[in-house]
Amino acid sequence: MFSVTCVAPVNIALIKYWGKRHEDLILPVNDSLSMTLSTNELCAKTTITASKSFEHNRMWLNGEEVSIEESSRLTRCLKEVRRLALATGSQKVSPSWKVHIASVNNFPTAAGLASSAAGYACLVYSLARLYEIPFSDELTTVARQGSGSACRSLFGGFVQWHRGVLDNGTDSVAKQIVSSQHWPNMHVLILVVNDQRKKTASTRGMQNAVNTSTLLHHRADKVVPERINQLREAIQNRDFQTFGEITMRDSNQFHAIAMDTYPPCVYMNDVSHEIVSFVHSYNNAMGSLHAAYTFDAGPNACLYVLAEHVPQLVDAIQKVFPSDLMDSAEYLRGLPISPEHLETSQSNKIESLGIEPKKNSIKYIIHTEIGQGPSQLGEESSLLINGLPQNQK
Ligand SMILES: Nc1ncnc2c1ncn2[C@@H]1O[C@H](COP(=O)(O)OP(=O)(O)OP(=O)(O)O)[C@@H](O)[C@H]1O
Ligand SMILES: C[C@@](O)(CCOP(=O)(O)OP(=O)(O)O)CC(=O)O
Repeated sequence: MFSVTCVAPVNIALIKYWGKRHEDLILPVNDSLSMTLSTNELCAKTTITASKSFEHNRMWLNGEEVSIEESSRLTRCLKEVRRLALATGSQKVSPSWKVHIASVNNFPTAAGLASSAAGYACLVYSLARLYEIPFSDELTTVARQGSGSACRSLFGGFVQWHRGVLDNGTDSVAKQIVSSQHWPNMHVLILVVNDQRKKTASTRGMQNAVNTSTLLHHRADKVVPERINQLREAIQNRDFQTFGEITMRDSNQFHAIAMDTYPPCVYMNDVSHEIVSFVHSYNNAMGSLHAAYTFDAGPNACLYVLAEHVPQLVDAIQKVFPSDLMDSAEYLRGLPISPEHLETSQSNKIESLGIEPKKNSIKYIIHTEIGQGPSQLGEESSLLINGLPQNQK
């Protein structure tokens, strides 16, 4: 019996992937660019055990057994990694043995917080460790076939998923632009407005958009190629002004495409729009960009902010979006914020934003930072004992 346990990060796109040119191979209509978040606050953790004696492939997601056979994406990932194992693996673990897989996310699943990205990246990375397959671009093409955005979670720092031009998808790979060390003070505040399952899954939403939105095709052909180059340069130069503006514009254009879909697909809600207005007013008051928002296929905001500006931004959020739970540990999760910093923040500027406070519209905030790619953990972290979750016989 052989077992490995790994963690993989969430990534949040700055230039969004939205639309496929091939459904099964998951080939996108445009390049996308993301930042990987630290696994300390948000991660998927997966244990895979292989044994000659297992009769079936089995999987447990957040403690519930799920059918691998019924999921074409899971089946495809397993098949593709086993193909790589036969070609380049060590053969210590036979690819013909059945596997038992357990995976947990330490944050809400399918709520627009990129659980599929972390989940499939973790699955593919763990399988690669199990079969001792050397890391290569090809591994990102396998994760891509689990969920498109998952290919970007195989790296830390800033990552570009190249759309590729080939019909078989072998050139549709993710590559790291720079590691997390390049811009280590890049922090993120995730403002959780709603952590319930979303109405229209990304897969379905982007299918409808490809079929009905003319704006989507303009964006893919004309807008994204230029934006990718500008954003890559901004990242190289650690230029937060350009970085922030491109990020916000791309989020806005992605949601404009959702609205241009027929019938329209609405992911942001009233609170999301209030957060957008707040960020623009806050930046105006600061005299330059101190925060940049992006929204995935849901109402939750992801704010990029440099570490030194976090206390002041949190202070402003608490003034404009006060919560009854503000003093509880559940409200501000993740990295701590020092109280002295909060006191010294320039509250006079923030008072003058002129926005009517909106009580209890943000459920909680996750404070995290740029992070590294997946990693393997020791045996003590295993989610399976003798191939089964602890509560199973
Ligand atoms: N840890 C995991 N291991 C394997 N698969 C996972 C894991 N977590 C999530 N998934 C898969 O991803 C699906 C959720 O994907 P979905 O795209 O609907 O939500 P999301 O990834 O949270 O949101 P978004 O991609 O819009 O940010 C789950 O139903 C499951 O099939
Ligand atoms: C809005 C997004 O988060 C969409 C992510 O879509 P998925 O990768 O979840 O879609 P599938 O490939 O169909 O599984 C933007 C992004 O992450 O680039």
